[in-house]
Amino acid sequence: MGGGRRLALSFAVRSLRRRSALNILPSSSYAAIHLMDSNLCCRQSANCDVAPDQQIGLKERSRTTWAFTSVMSFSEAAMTKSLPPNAVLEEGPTTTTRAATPLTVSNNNPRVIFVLGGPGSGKGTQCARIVRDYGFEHLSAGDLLRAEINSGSGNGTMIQKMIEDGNIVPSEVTVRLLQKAMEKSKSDKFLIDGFPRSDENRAVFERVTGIVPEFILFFDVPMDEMERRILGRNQGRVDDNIETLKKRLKVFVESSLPVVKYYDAMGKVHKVNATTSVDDVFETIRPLFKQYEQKDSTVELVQGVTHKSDGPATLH
Ligand SMILES: Nc1ncnc2c1ncn2[C@@H]1O[C@H](COP(=O)(O)OP(=O)(O)OP(=O)(O)O)[C@@H](O)[C@H]1O
Ligand SMILES: Nc1ccn([C@@H]2O[C@H](COP(=O)(O)O)[C@@H](O)[C@H]2O)c(=O)n1
Repeated sequence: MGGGRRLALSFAVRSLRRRSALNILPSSSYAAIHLMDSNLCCRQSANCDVAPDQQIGLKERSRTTWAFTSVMSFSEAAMTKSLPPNAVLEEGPTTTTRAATPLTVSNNNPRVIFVLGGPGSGKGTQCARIVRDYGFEHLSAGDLLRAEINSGSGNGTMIQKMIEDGNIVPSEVTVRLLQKAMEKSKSDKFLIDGFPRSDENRAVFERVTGIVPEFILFFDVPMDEMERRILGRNQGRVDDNIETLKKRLKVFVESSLPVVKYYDAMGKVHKVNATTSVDDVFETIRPLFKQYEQKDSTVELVQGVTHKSDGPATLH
């Protein structure tokens, strides 16, 4: 590598590292820092001229390493196993579990918030308000799957059966739909609703897109209230009946709650009591988005110079 390129690379790392230390860098960039840092480290062993003070500190390193390893460590075998024989990835030359294309969105650095909670916890209702007031793009995994059925896709019958049975559709199919929707969008900030529903959903999303969510909004509602809301929803959904609901609630407890726990251990979950009225729930989450909006505008102003950040918002 020539001196000029090496200098440019080390400057980019320093700039990203400074922003990361201030906690104002979108977390999806951490993997990038790590990769660049690894590059610098190898160069150092080959007498690179990067000074020791340009190396990422231990605390940051553990964070970047997490992003990097979680993106890279998912087992191909597990993915393959999860695909039913009739699942088809609709892009790429052959049926494959690999991502056909890397994620490309308008600014290449999308920020993602996952919105989780059991069936009927109010995810879709609150997402509509967040979109209205804070300009996110709402991507509901369930809506994308239903649209896929209606589009006459080759996977339609399989998806329909999974939804009727309250089961989780193979991750590659759902991640592909999310990825396509993000690629198509002009937005760079997304509320992804009803996803990830399982550890496998999460791992495939991270592996395919390389995106680490900013935070997770988790709507907490007791089972009996979720049941009351689903059975009273009246939107003609094939899965809003007591038999399918029982299965969905079981899947929620067994597969989806572990994902919430996973992110909670990383301090990324904002748990919201969603048993109050629609307006009250929204007033509870509003401060989180206000704070996020402020943080967001700070990021846009940053041009590699030192800025203050309030750090992540919390609702706990
Ligand atoms: N805070 C609330 N209080 C009472 N009813 C609510 C509240 N929030 C949403 N609802 C109602 O509960 C039903 C389910 O809400 P919503 O569709 O937003 O849930 P969801 O979490 O997106 O569900 P799913 O995961 O099944 O798509 C709807 O009929 C909605 O009007
Ligand atoms: N990540 C996901 C999300 C949804 N599904 C399937 O769709 C059904 C409906 O989802 P809603 O979020 O609209 O309630 C759900 O029960 C699953 O069958 C999925 O497989 N993976």
